[in-house]
Amino acid sequence: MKKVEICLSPELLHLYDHQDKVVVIVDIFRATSTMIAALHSGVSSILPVMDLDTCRSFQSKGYLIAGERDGKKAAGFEMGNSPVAYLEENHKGRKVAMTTTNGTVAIEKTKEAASSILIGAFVNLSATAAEILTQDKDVLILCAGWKGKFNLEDSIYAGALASKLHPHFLTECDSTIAMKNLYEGNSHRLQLFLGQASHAKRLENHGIDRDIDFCLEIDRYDFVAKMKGNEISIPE
Ligand SMILES: O=C(O)[C@H](CS(=O)(=O)O)OP(=O)(O)O
Repeated sequence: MKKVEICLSPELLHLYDHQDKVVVIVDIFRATSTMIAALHSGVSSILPVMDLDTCRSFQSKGYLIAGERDGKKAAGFEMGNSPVAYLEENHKGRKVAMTTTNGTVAIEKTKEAASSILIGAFVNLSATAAEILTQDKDVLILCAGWKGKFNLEDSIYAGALASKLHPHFLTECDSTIAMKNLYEGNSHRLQLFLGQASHAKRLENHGIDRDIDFCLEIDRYDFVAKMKGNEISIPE
């Protein structure tokens, strides 16, 4: 039987073999939630980029540039890291180059070796689980965390996904057992539970409560987002 492992921070990634696995990358607040919102709004693809300068250079190649650092839109960028902004503006058909504090870095770290990369978010949780169930591959869920540290929201999402994949996959890795239990014990009060998360509190100071609510909505969408080459899109 195939297995699901959870890596709780990109800093721990070297301890996991991610070759030939389905890797699900999650950054609930807010990069991966924003990617799903952008794709839903009609953006054709998203190119994750490590640094602001590289990202900025894609503007002359026709990309919409999205840059965020420490929760704020970076100077000179057209978009920051707000999912709600994509729902409110029309960027249909545009390609986006995106760089964020944690999420896009996590994607960059895994993109060479994984068999496939899916973008995880609560807003498309069940669709991602259904896609994984069609594949005969081990799964590694990589939590983007916050500047290398563990965070609650990415970890509990990982537990939610493991819970959906059980019993079709082995969930015997200790971090998977822990996060699956954490999710199952708190799924009835997820918003309240994650309201305590340091990341949610930090972002509240930026006055983006609507983003937080969006990121915690489960199964708003029924599509998956997948890496194809260097870009993320909705598979045909
Ligand atoms: O913009 C965000 O929500 C965060 C900012 S910070 O890490 O909390 O400063 O970036 P992300 O890459 O989406 O975690």
